[in-house]
Amino acid sequence: MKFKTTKPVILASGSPRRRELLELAGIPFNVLATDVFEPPIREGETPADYSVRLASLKAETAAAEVPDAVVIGSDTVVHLGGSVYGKPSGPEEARVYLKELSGRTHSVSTGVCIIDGNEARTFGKSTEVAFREIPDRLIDAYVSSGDPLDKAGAYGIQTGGALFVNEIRGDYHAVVGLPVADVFRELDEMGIIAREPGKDEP
Ligand SMILES: Cc1cn([C@H]2C[C@H](O)[C@@H](COP(=O)(O)OP(=O)(O)OP(=O)(O)O)O2)c(=O)[nH]c1=O
Repeated sequence: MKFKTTKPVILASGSPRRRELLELAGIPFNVLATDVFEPPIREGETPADYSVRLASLKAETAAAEVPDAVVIGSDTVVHLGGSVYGKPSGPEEARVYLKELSGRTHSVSTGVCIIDGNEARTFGKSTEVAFREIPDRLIDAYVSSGDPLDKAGAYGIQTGGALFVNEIRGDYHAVVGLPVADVFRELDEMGIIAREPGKDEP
C-alpha cells in the first residue's frame, strides 16, 4: 500500500522505531533528528500533556529548519502512580524501573505534533500495559542485553520486553512510539495524503 503526499513530510525523530512505524503508513518521508533538551515534567502537568509538549518541542525545532515541509514530532513516556519513566540513565536505573513496573499495570503516553506552516495539530494516545511478575534473573538478562537503554520505561514491547507483558489495552503502535493510524488520519484530514494513488513496488 503506497500513498503520495501533497507536500514533503519530515519525521522529526532519531528513533528507528518511529521510522519503521511511519513506513507502515506507506507515505514517502525523510527523517530529521532533533537534538532538543527535554525539560522535566511541570508541577500539575499530566504525563499525557507532558508527552504532547515534548512532541511539540521536537516538531517546532525541526519545522524551523524545514519550513516548507509537514513535520511530525512525537514523544513517549511511561508512567505509574505519579512517577514518570523516561529513558533510563544507565543499566542501574533500567533495573530499578523494571523492578518497579514488575507485576503492575502502567500507562504509556505518546504525544504527537504535526506542523504544516501555520497549522499545528497535537494529540496524544495512552495505552495500559500490564506486566507479569518479572523474575530478577530475567531483569538482569534483559538489562545486560542493552536493549532497555534507549527506551522509555526501560523496555521495548516489540523486543525483549515482550516477555514481561501480560495484557495491553490500547494502541500497540503507540507503545512502540507512534500511533500510526492516528497520524495517517490526521495527515489525511490536513490534506497531506494525495488523492491519486501511489505506486507499490513491483
Ligand atoms: C515503551 C516503549 C518505548 N520505546 C521507545 C520509543 C522511543 O524511541 C523511546 C522513547 O523516547 P523518546 O524521547 O520518546 O524518543 P527518542 O529520544 O528515542 O527519539 P526522538 O526524540 O528523536 O523521536 O522509547 C520502544 O521502542 N518500545 C516500547 O515498548
